[in-house]
Amino acid sequence: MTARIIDGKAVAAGLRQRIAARVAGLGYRPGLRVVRVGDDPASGVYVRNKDKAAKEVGFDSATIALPAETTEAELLAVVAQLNADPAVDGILVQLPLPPQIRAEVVISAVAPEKDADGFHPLNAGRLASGQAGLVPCTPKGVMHLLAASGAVLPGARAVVLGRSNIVGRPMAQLLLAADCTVTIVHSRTRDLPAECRRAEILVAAVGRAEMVRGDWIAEGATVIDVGINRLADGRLVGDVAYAEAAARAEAISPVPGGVGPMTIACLLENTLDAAIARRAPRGG
Ligand SMILES: Nc1nc(=O)c2c([nH]1)NC[C@@H]1CN(c3ccc(C(=O)N[C@@H](CCC(=O)O)C(=O)O)cc3)C=[N+]21
Ligand SMILES: [Mg+2]
Repeated sequence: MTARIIDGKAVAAGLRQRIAARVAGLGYRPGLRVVRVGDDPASGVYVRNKDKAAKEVGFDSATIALPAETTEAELLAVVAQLNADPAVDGILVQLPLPPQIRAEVVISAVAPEKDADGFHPLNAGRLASGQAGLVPCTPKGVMHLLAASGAVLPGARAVVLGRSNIVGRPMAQLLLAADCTVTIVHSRTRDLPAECRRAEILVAAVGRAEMVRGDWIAEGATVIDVGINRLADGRLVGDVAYAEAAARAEAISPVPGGVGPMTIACLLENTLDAAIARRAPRGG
């Protein structure tokens, strides 16, 4: 038997369509600004796809490209300008940043109500304490994929492989909020394969090409592959050895065409939610 494919391209297209319909009823164009410093190749595809998707749903979208030598103070000045601009609803500063810039300082400088990435410590704290806020796009996209796949979350044993602030930690918070029994495993975990084999839902987010082998997967599991790894031969692969895993899983998301397109759709969703919250505050 081979696993059902969880088609992120299709789920993302549906989400973008619903976003476009909501935007059409607003009477203004939500504003999204992506700030890019230097020329990290991993960010290039993403910035292009995002700008195209944002324009297609009716956003006012632009990328601000700064030179690699930009200082932290210069970047903070750009962020302050975007924070103050009433036409801007969502701000995303592309990571990674060059070594002279401290990412955590820049992330904390983005106005929390415009934090389309959901990386600001205030939004991370809200998520961890069960309050409404802007949620990181990739884990949010994974939750949409799990819903689309029909996975039953309450009581399910979910294992998150990876503990980054961008994916692993917020992913675990969202699964916990959905009443899963959540385990986070990482590079120092003893017997990773055995821990992963306990998962009914496995989310792999370590950034290591095809690290998760077929025998790490429980028969009948749902597997979501967050990894986007470019191999020397140019191939794009996930953190999961796809063919091996698909032989044991009940459902699996591929790379490409899985979580990647969902991340972009959720960036649009966050920006739209931010626009509505900021421009029409409750009681105002
Ligand atoms: N502040 C910030 N927020 C981010 O969310 C962020 C970032 N910085 N820096 C770079 C990474 C990378 N990232 C991707 C998102 C979608 C695809 C994507 O759409 N991938 C497609 C196609 C990829 C391809 O064909 O190369 C897919 O997986 O099917 C890829 C990469 C977001 N990132
Ligand atoms: Mg840095």
